[in-house]
Amino acid sequence: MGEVKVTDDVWIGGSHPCFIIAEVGQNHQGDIEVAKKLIKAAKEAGASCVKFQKTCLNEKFTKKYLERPYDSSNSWGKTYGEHKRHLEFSDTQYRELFKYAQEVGILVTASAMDMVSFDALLNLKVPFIKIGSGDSNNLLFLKYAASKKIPLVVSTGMVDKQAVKTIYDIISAVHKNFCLLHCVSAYPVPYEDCNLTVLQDYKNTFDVPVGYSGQEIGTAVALGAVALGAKVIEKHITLDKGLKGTDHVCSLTPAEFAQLVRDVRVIEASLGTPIKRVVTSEIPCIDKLQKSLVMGSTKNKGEILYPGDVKIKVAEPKGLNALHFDDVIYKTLVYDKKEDEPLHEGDFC
Ligand SMILES: CC(=O)N[C@H](C=O)[C@@H](O)[C@H](O)[C@H](O)COP(=O)(O)O
Ligand SMILES: C=C(OP(=O)(O)O)C(=O)O
Repeated sequence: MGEVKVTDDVWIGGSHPCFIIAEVGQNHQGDIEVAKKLIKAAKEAGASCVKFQKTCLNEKFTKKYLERPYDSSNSWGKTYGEHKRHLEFSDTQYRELFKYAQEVGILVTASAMDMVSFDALLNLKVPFIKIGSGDSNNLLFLKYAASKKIPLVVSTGMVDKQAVKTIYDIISAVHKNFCLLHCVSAYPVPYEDCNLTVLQDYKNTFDVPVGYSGQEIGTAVALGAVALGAKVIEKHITLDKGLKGTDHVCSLTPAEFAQLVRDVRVIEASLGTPIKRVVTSEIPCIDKLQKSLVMGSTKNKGEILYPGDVKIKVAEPKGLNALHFDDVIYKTLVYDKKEDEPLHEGDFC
């Protein structure tokens, strides 16, 4: 599966803990103070990293697209350009936010929504760069990103498996310090469209850690992803799901995010080994409730134990494990035995 080195201390993949990204995206409403609150909330929730989206508008969009009216309850302006400008932080503001994240003690980065933003993030010395699904068909950008050798987390919404293979081939031709996230780009994603089992296919196909970027409501699907082997989970975080903005509806509140982190850790701890064996914690229940072989009736030394003569009960003291039933019947008793008395090895031959 491979591992990705994010910092000297933080790795993704292998047996490392699932890397949980709190995606602020544009849920900061264009307000740096809200952004700081979200950074703090992500830290307090136990996220591994907090993430923004960095866009150079003229690089990502055509002029005409920016002039397009954005007539929506989620809009921050009359045109899409006005809307996006309201939500975009300057490099100076990014510096302030990243400094704040450092003070708070959480890794911080952003998605580079275009090459100019990618370079800006390199200058900001982020530990890794996210490439969102908007660029899953942007092979030129992916080649550029790979050439810079910084660790990458790449989302794969809006494309099919063939394109994901192309993404993998492009980046892995340069390095393997990247993860691929299964993603479905709908806000929110209907559960039937999450197709989580794609993760199993990614795991079997690609020699890099795989993960899941979830835009569905709630935490259950992300937890399922962890059970299926996701080594990265990304979910949007918001201070209030009722706020204006496209992504709030599929985001988690800080309390929900904290619960997600706790539950991910529980699932990781519980995945354990595929080898089915009796574990130490079961011993008290074995002592208390596991069934033994006991006499079904009183019989004497020299008599044969027929099937009806041996019963399976919870006994005190314990007898032979009931799994040995077939080893006992048709054997001859060596001692006299009363009804309900446990049978032990050596009681028959
Ligand atoms: C595909 C992609 O980029 N998706 C991002 C990540 O999930 C989203 O946060 C979008 O930026 C957001 O939904 C856009 O909303 P609006 O168009 O209202 O600014
Ligand atoms: C679009 C993004 O992410 P995803 O495709 O994982 O939702 C992003 O990180 O900006």
